[in-house]
Amino acid sequence: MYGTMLRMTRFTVGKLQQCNITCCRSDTFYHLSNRTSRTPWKRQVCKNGSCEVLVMPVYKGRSLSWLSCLRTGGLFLPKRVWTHSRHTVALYSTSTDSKQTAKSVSNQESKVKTSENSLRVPSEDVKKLLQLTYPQRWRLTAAVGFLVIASSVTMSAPYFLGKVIDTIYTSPPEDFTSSLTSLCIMLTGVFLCGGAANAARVYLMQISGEQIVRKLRETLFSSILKQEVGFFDKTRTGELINRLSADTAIVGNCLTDNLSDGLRSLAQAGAGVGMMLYVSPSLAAFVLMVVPPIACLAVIFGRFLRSISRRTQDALAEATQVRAEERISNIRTVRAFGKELTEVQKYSEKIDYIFELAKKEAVLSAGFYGVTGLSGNIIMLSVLYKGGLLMASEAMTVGQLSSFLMYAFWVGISIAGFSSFYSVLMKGLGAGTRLWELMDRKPEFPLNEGLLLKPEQLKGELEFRNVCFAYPTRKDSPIFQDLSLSVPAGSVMAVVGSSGTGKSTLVSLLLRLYDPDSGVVSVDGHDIRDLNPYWLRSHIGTVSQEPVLFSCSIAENIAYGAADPSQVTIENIYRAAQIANAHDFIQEFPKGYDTVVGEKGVLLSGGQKQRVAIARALLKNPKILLLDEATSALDAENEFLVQEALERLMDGRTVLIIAHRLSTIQSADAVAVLDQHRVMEIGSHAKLLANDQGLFRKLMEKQAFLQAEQKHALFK
Ligand SMILES: Nc1ncnc2c1ncn2[C@@H]1O[C@H](COP(=O)(O)OP(=O)(O)OP(=O)(O)O)[C@@H](O)[C@H]1O
Repeated sequence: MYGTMLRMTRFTVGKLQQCNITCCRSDTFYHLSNRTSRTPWKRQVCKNGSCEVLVMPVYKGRSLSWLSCLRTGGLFLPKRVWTHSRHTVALYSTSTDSKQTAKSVSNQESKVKTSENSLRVPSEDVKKLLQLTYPQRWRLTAAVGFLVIASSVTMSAPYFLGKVIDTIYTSPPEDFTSSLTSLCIMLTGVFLCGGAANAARVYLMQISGEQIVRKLRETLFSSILKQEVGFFDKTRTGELINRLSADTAIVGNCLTDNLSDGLRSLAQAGAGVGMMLYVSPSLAAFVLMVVPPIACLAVIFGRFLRSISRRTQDALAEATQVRAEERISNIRTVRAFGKELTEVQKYSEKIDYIFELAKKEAVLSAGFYGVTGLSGNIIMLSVLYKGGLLMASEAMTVGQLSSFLMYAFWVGISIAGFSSFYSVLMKGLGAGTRLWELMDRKPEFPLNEGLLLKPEQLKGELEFRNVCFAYPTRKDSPIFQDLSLSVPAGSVMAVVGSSGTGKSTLVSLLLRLYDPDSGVVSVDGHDIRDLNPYWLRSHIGTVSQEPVLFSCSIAENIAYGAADPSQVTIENIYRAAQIANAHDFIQEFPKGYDTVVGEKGVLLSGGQKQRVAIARALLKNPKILLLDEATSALDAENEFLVQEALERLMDGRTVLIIAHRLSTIQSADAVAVLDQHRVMEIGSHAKLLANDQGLFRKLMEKQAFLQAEQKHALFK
C-alpha cells in the first residue's frame, strides 16, 4: 500500500510539472472506496494555494465514474483530467476555499461509505474473512485432510458395528470366535486411525486459529495506534479493547474450529443420510418425512432464542463496560465521594434488567431444549417401532436396525452442529466487519510521512499564525479564533488564562495531535504540516500537569523518553534522574530503579511523578519544551524540588509553559494572556502588571485574592 502511494506521488509530481506547478505538498489522504477496491485517493495542493489535484487509481474506468459522481454533486469541476493506465489525475482550480473542498470530499467519503455498507452483501465479507486463512492454507488443507479421514471413520463405525451385532447374532458357533475377533481387531485399528486423525485435525486447526488471531491483533493494534488523537476522542477505549480481545478471538474461532466443525457436520450429515438410505431405504424415507418439519421449527425457535440472548449480552456489555469498568478503575474518586452504595444500586438496576431478559431466555431455552429432546426421542422411538415391524417381516436384520439408529443419531447431532456453525459464522462476520472498519481506517494525518521535510537543524522558534481551531467532537465550540503568538528560539513563554481558555490546546496543536481548522502553526518558519511528524515530536519534550507513568519499572519509564529506549544506558537514566531531583527518592525504594509503578505497582505522589516525568523529558534532550505546570499544590519541599528540576530542564531550550505559579510567570521572558479565543495581552511580567485595567493584572489580583482566602481558611 505504501509503495503504491509513493508511486502515485511521483506520477503526480510529473504531471504537475507539465502544467508548470513545481512545488506542492502532500495534504490529506482520502480513503474513498468502491465496491471492488479500497485504494487511497490523494489530494495535493500546490504551495501558493492556486490549484489542487486529486489523484485516484483507475479500476476498469471507475475513477471516471466517481469523478462524474463528484461533479454532479457540484463539488468538483476539474480544469484538466489526465488518464494514465493506473491513475487518473484531475486538476482543479481552488477558487473555492480548499478547506471547504476538503470537507466536501470528506462528506462524499462518508456518503460513499454509507451507501457501500448498505449495499454490502455478505458474500464479500465471507470472501474477506476467508482471505485471512490464506497464510495458513497448508496447515488448514492438512487439517481438512485429517478431518475427512476422521469423519469417514466416524461414519463407517455404525455400519461395522452393525456387522459386529449381526456376527454375534448370526455366525455359526464354529466360526463365531474367529470372525468376531478379526472383525473387532480390524475395527480397533480403524478407530485408532480415526482417533489419531482427529487429534491431528484439532491441533492443526487450533494452531492455525491462534496464528490468525495473532496476526489480526498485531495489525489491529498497529492500526489503532496510528489513528489521529481526534479518533480517540470519538471512540470509547472499552470498545477498542473489545475489538482487540473478543472480536479477534471470535473471527479466529469462526475460521478454524467453527469452519472445521461446520464442514464435518455437513459431511457427516450427508454421509449419514446416504448410509441410512443404503441400510434401509424404506425406514430412511419414513425418517426423512418426519425430521424436516421438526428441524424447521427448531431453527425458527433457535433464532428467536439467539436474538434474546444477543440482547442480554449487549445489556451485559453495557453494564460491565460503562458502569463497572469505569467505576472500578476510578475507585478513588468513588471512595472520595462516598458513592459506593449509590454505584452498587445503579449497577443493580442494570443487572435487574439483564436478569429479566435472562429469565425470558431461560423460559425459552427450557422450552427449546425440552421440545428438541422430546422430538429426538420420539423420532428414535418411531424408528424402533417401524424398524421392529420391518424386522418382523424379515426386511431388516437386528444389525441393520442398530446401524440405522446410530446413523440417525449422528445425522441429528450433525444437523444441530451445522445450525450452530451458521450462528457462529454470522457472529464471525459481524466481528470481522467491525475489525475491517478499524483496520482499513486511514488516519487523518500520518504518523511518519516519509516525503515531508526533516530539516537538518532546529533552532526552536515557535509561531501560531491566525489559528482557528475547534475540537473535532465539538466543532460548534471554537477554542481559538484568529489566535497569533510567537515564541523566539531559546526563550521562555508563559501562557496564562482562566480555566478552559485553551492553554493545553496550544500544546496539543504544537504536538500536531490536531490540525488547526485554518491558520498555521510553525516551527522555525516551517508549517508543521510540512514537517515529518515523528521528527517533529522527537524534538519536543512534554511534562504534563498529571504525568502518566506506565505499569513498568521507573527506569523503563524514564527511558521511554528516548527515541530508542533499548540504546539508553543505566548511567544516562541515573544522570537524568539526578538532575530531575528524583534519584534520592527512587533509591529509597527497596528495588530502586526496578520498582514497578503505575496501576499495578507502587503509587507515586504527584511531586514524585512530576520529577520522573522531568527525568524522562531530560533524557530526550529536546530543543522545544512544552510544560503544563501542576495546578494542585505540592508540599513546600516537593514544590522546591520540582521547581529546581524544571529550571534545569528549561535551560537552553525554547519553552512554552502553561504557568500557574507566580515564580514561573515572573521568571519567563514573556507572558501571553489567553481570553476570548485569542491572545489578549503579551509582554513581560512587569509590563503587563503595570497596566491597571489589563486582563493580566485582574487575573493576578484574582489569584492573589483566592490564595489569601485559602490561607485564611487554613488558619481559622
Ligand atoms: N479532546 C477534547 N475534545 C473536545 N473538547 C476538548 C478536548 N480537550 C479539551 N476540550 C475543551 O477545550 C476547552 C479548552 O481546554 P484546555 O484543556 O485547552 O483548557 P485550559 O485552558 O488548558 O484549561 P485548564 O487551565 O483548566 O487546564 C475546554 O472547554 C475543554 O472542555
